[in-house]
Amino acid sequence: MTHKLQFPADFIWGVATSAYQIEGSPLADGAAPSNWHRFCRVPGAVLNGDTGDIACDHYRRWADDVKLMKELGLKAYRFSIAWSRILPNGQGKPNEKGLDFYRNLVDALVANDIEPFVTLHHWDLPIALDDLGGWANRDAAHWFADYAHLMFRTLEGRVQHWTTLNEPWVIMDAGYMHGVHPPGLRSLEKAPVAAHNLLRGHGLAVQAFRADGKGQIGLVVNLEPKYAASNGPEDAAALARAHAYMNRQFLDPVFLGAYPDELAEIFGHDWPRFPEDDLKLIREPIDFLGINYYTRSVVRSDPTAAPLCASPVAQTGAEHTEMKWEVFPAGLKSCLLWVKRRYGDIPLYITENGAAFADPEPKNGRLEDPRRVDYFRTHLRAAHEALQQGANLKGYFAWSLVDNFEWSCGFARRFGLVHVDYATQKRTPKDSASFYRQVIESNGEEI
Ligand SMILES: CO[C@H](O)c1c[n+]2c([nH]1)[C@H](O)[C@@H](O)[C@H](O)[C@H]2CO
Repeated sequence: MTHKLQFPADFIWGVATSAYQIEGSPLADGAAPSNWHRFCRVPGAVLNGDTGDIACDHYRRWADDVKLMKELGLKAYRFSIAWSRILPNGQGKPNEKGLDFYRNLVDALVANDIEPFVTLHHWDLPIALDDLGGWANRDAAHWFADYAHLMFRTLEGRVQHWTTLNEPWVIMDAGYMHGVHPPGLRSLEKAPVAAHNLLRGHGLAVQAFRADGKGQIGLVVNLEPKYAASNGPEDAAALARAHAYMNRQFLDPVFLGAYPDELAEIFGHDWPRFPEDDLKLIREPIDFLGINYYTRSVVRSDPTAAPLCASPVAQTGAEHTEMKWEVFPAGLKSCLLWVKRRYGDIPLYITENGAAFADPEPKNGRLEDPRRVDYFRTHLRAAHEALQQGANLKGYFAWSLVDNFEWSCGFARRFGLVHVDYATQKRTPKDSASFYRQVIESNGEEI
């Protein structure tokens, strides 16, 4: 049953991808290896030993992929730039062929009336910078700002929507706390330093943008609403720690100029004392916030799970995706309204929302994915409810355009609106792509 939902006339409908997950050709035309190019080669780091060496071959097939986006009726495309194509050493002399790739991609998008939304950094750091300590090195903020400034100048006038970082929390938590992403560290000492330098880099990039960028600039964060497993005080305290660690750790400094108090409790003596000037820099005002939403978590107190001492409680009766994430559309609405209540009326984009399900193989050029259609339907309804209740929501980007390299899960998880046969690189739009095209054409009426 469809609902007649009215989204704002200027609501932006798009899809999202990232460079390392779709491009392939990681060393082509002067590009240098990224940290993910190297991390994939660490035995056991990625399921089935998959790498982004080919991925969706987008680096070579980009023109056809733009045509595919046009056919799907997309109005915007969120993608990231591979820093190691632009500055193979991470800093210094730009690689013109790397710049040309993104100039051509952006020009093709604009020529097809598809608005480019550019993410400057979606986790793939040049290994030269990783070897200098990566985000744990205080200079990383300046390396990032210089790279950002180069991109602002290169794409000036062609790109109106920029975001600095994709999910700094994942870079910190997966890369420096739990070692499951590059640089593969488990360091209570380096994790908060890396998080802080990510935020400093964001602030310096925003300052560079204000100096001579045109358009709007924002930040993309992943938000996962936390629910207490019981009404008891221990679970309430565990919820507060988990919420501060994942949802407030980056937004409080950016919008409120201070870190949550819970972080000093979580990191203990490893929690650094940050200079006041740093927090002033991090608070450089931004024009919009991107929110990546996939699921929620229910948490309980767990003294054995240091340093957070909070553990998720499986919601066995609920529907889950192939990522073992609970399908929980209400969490999207609560995220959007929580941001407005806590941080004010900042324009918001849902910059990622989607699901991996065990799709069948395409048959006669078609692929039925009813569970993904339902996931999008229920989450778009939740987004609309948030809009009706005052969320300043400006757009929605489905994750993802195509099945792609899902980080440590390799190619074993498929999020795409479009199926990719990795042996032939054949693209087959799924039923969810047809559903989304109708949503876009009707501006949300056909949900
Ligand atoms: C922890 O979930 C995050 O919000 C999240 C989920 N996802 C992401 N972040 C990343 O931005 C994408 O690169 C992933 O491919 C995508 C799907 O896993």
